[in-house]
Parts: sequence; structure tokens; C-alpha cells
Amino acid sequence: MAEKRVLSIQSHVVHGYVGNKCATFPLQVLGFDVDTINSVQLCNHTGYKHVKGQRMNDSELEEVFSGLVLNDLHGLYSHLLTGYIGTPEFLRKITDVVKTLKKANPKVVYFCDPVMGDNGRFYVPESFVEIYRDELIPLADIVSPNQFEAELLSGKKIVTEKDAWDVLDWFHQHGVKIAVISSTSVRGPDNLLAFLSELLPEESKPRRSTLLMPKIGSVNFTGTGDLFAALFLAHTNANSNASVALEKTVASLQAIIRNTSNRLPPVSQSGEKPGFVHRELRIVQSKKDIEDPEVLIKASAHS
Ligand SMILES: Nc1ncnc2c1ncn2[C@@H]1O[C@H](COP(=O)(O)OP(=O)(O)O)[C@@H](O)[C@H]1O
Ligand SMILES: Cc1ncc(COP(=O)(O)O)c(CN)c1O
Repeated sequence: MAEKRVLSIQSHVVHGYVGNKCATFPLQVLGFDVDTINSVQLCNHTGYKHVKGQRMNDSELEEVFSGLVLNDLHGLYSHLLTGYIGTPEFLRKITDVVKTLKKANPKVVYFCDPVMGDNGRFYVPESFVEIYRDELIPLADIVSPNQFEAELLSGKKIVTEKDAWDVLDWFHQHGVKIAVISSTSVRGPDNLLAFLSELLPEESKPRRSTLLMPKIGSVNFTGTGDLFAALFLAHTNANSNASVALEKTVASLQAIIRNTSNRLPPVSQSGEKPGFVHRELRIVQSKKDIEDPEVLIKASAHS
């Protein structure tokens, strides 16, 4: 069996970097073979004024996946990574994919990034919440929701740090071994605080840590959550302590965001912020920062 081979089911965009477009290169740079199934093929991400393209349906997923099974290729994966999905039926069908991969290789790691939205806004149908909560999360080994997604799934608002730990415990109660909330606003508008909780074999309490990041720039970037998931997958595979993986993930991410932010055109005289086309993550140009992240921000252990 290949040790590092990911089946990645996410979006494809022709222009720009979200979904598989931003997961593949970093995973390859970090030594993974990446086999992609494109849940959608869109001209660009959903923030742009026009969004055109195709969404794969559940029977199309079943068909392409059945070919992998017929050729006995489905046992080759060390990891399954799922992110942006276009339709509820497709999302439900992923449960069959997880179960089939786990049957062929009980050690396969299912990394579920429950992509649903950000800052209070959905970019998928709201019925996704129930499907993730009841069908996908119970099969997942690692999850990486943002604050909005973590709140939707657990049904609990994150206002204080205690709320975040309760939410992470909710994921553990649903069978998840490593749960990370990639960013929260509990430390105010200028900072992002990530929360990580990891169940250890033969330990009754999870190992917990936080990581505080200063917010870079005054605009939001798209694809950062997808990039976070890909990097964290690679670094948890290479490090037995998930907080080390979090430090490396954030080190690469911050460098990529800085490389992107440094090249943004100035805010126009009328106060208009740079459009999405200028904010596409500079992933290819940041290869060194992916290969060899310089950890500038350490995680803090939380007892
Ligand atoms: N403005 C920013 N400044 C610094 N880091 C950022 C910024 N936006 C995103 N990030 C980084 O990207 C990661 C994922 O972002 P997040 O907003 O949590 O995900 P999503 O894109 O799914 O909403 C964060 O953990 C953080 O490291
Ligand atoms: C097609 C597509 N894929 C993935 C994403 C997820 O991006 P992010 O990592 O910022 O959550 C988006 C965000 N709108 C999207 O439009």
C-alpha cells in the first residue's frame, strides 16, 4: 500500500484557488499522491459576480467511484479528504465512499472539512447541517470546521473559550479523534484564535491547545479553510502531536496569506476593496513556505 495517497473530493475551479485547486499542490509538495474527484467544476469560487459550471450528482459519483473499486484501487488510500460539495444527494453518497474505503483499509483516515459557509453566511444548502451532523461526522477521524460550521453542527454558539472546548467535546462524543476549529473571533476582531483537541489512546482527557494569530490585512481571503485542511492532513500524518501539526499548518498559511496580501492593489479612493481576482491565494509562489514552514507562532497547551 502507498503510505501517502489521498482521495480528495472537493470543488474544482477553472480560475483561482479553492477546493482541490488549493489542496493538490501543497499535498504533492509534502509528498502525497493526490487522486481528485471534482464535486463541482465552476469557472471560479462562489464569491464572484458570475458563477457558471457543473455540479456532479450522486449517481455520477457512484459511477466513477465504482470504477476505482472494480480495479481494486480503493484500498490504496491512506486518507480520504472531503471539502466543498455541491448537492445534498452527493454529500449523502460520500458515506458509502467512506464505508467502502474503511472496509478495504481499516487504517484509512477520514478527514472531513464540513464546508458550509463563513461569517454567518451559507454557501451550500442549509440541509447540509443535518447530513454532516448525523451521517458524515460520526464516520470522521479528523474535522476542521471554522467557527460558523462548528456552531451549526454542535448547535452551540462560541462566545467564550469554554464554549469552544464544549464544542470540541461534542465532536469527540461523535467519534472524532482530532477536532480543530481553524479560527474563532473570541479574542476580538483583530485576532484569530484556533482551538485543537485530540483524543489520545488510553487517556481519559483530550490533549488541548490554542493558537493565536494576528489577522492579516483588512479583506477576507477565500480558500484558506481548504488550504488549512490539506496542510493539517499532511502535518498530522508526519507528527504524532497534533499541536505541532497545527503550528506548521498555520506557519505555511500565514506566509501564503502574507505573500498574497503584500501584492494586493491599494484600496481605491472611493474606499472600494480589491476584488476577488486580486485575493486569489499565491500558493504556487509560496512553495518554499509549504515545504519548510518557519514556525513563528507556537501553540499553547491548555489543561
Ligand atoms: N485574515 C487572515 N489573517 C491571518 N490568517 C488568516 C486570515 N484568514 C484566514 N487565515 C488563516 O486561515 C485559516 C483558515 O481560515 P478560516 O477563516 O478559519 O477558514 P474558512 O476559510 O473555512 O472560513 C486560519 O486558521 C488562519 O490561519
Ligand atoms: C467552489 C468553492 N469551493 C470551496 C470554497 C471554500 O472556501 P474556504 O476555504 O474559504 O471556506 C468556496 C468558498 N466560497 C467555494 O466557492
